[in-house]
Amino acid sequence: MSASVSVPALPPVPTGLWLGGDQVHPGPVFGVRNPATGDVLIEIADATPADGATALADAVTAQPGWAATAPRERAELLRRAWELVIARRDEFALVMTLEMGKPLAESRGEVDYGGEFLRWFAEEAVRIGGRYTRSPSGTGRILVTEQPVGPTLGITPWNFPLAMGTRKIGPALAAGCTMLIKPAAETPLTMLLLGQVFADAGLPPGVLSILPTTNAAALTTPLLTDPRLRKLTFTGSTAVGKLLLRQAAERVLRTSMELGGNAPFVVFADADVDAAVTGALQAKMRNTGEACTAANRFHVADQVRAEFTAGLTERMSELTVGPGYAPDVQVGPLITDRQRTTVAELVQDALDRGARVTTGGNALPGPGWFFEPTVLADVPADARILREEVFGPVAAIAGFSGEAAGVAAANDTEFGLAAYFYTRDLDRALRVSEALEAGMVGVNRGVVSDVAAPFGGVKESGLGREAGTEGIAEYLEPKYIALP
Ligand SMILES: O=CCCC(=O)O
Repeated sequence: MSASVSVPALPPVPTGLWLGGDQVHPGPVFGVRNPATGDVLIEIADATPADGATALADAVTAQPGWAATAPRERAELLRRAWELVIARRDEFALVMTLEMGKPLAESRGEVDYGGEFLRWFAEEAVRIGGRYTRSPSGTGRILVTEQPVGPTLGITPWNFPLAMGTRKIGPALAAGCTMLIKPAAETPLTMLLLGQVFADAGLPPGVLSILPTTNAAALTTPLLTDPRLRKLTFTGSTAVGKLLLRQAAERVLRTSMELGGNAPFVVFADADVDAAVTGALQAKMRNTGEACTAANRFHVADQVRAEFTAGLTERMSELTVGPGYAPDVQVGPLITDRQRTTVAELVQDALDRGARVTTGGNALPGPGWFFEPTVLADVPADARILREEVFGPVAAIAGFSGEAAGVAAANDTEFGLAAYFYTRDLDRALRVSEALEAGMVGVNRGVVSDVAAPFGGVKESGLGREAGTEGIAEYLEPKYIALP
């Protein structure tokens, strides 16, 4: 644990809702906490169902005008927003570290990553296509045009407070959709600051509303039953995603769902073990393990298991834990005490079933919600940690023998977001990439996320794709016009 440091002052952030292009401070407020101390950082407006209704009415009013703007105009606005985010990198990063806990270097990385979705979709806004062709019989012509879906509700998680928002706002605005955003109650400040950026960039009133709330269901349920809302895009747990899908089904609402993961990290017998250890550290410890793409379980060929376990144990035990704003910290606190308890329970369950700790294993005492970087070896197949999303700094290692067994172990889950594997054999790399049941596969690398690549999962990890050239299609409806 790093030596204690004083908490830096929170940069000025908007504390009201963004409604109608302005800051609005209605009645109730709630406190946003610093997970490194547990203390309240600031109190902000708590959106009510009435605020949701106002935001939707604003979005509906603004929709035709926004859809009719020239694509170049939308592109330039998004580009200006990107420039403003980058110009304010340090401010965004400190706000993010204070409300979410991640080390400052990672927050700066997220500002660049999250900002990039605005630049990318600025570039996509002017490339929305269509087609014109003859029908096979030659009797008619087919004209296909892409139109914005319409007012959209985006629900974003706490783990990447900027990037998970911009990955939705960028394509929605580029496509010509208006949007309501409900950020996570744990980390609303980064999104409120982004609202300021869009106001400064000149976004017309009503195109984007930002509604932090402590009562998500009260806010979103009436919105999801309102026929004027045309789409829901959600990033969060599979359990909540299923509830929202049930609500959305009532109105056959268009949905994009980025849900939970249980990413396998497979090390084959022919892997470069040093490289695999480095990749494992990235895949596990990015964002303190609180990423849906995080490697959740390590399946390692018996021939290299001892070497891999020793290497990962050494690297994990060298990491510095502490408040994200302290110098040289590599691992921040977990988001809440509840999350830390869940991690501790998964570790205990694995130990009870016969796993052993090679480093870490415990919650750290003192203020804040810290957990030691932990490696568990010899984790048995029935341990909960191999089945449930950990969202914490714990690497669980299990063995296997033979390629087929490695692939079977990797696919033995209801999730299918990311998967990683290490091998030096090109044929195996292609075979295994095709056999893995995941939306994203990292081959000999521990990070897959890329603004230009389609992000999303199969099985219970979700529906649709964000980012890449695929991302904007989620906000467009093809319309077929039949001509003689
Ligand atoms: O936690 C989910 C998203 C992480 C990412 O975009 O890399």
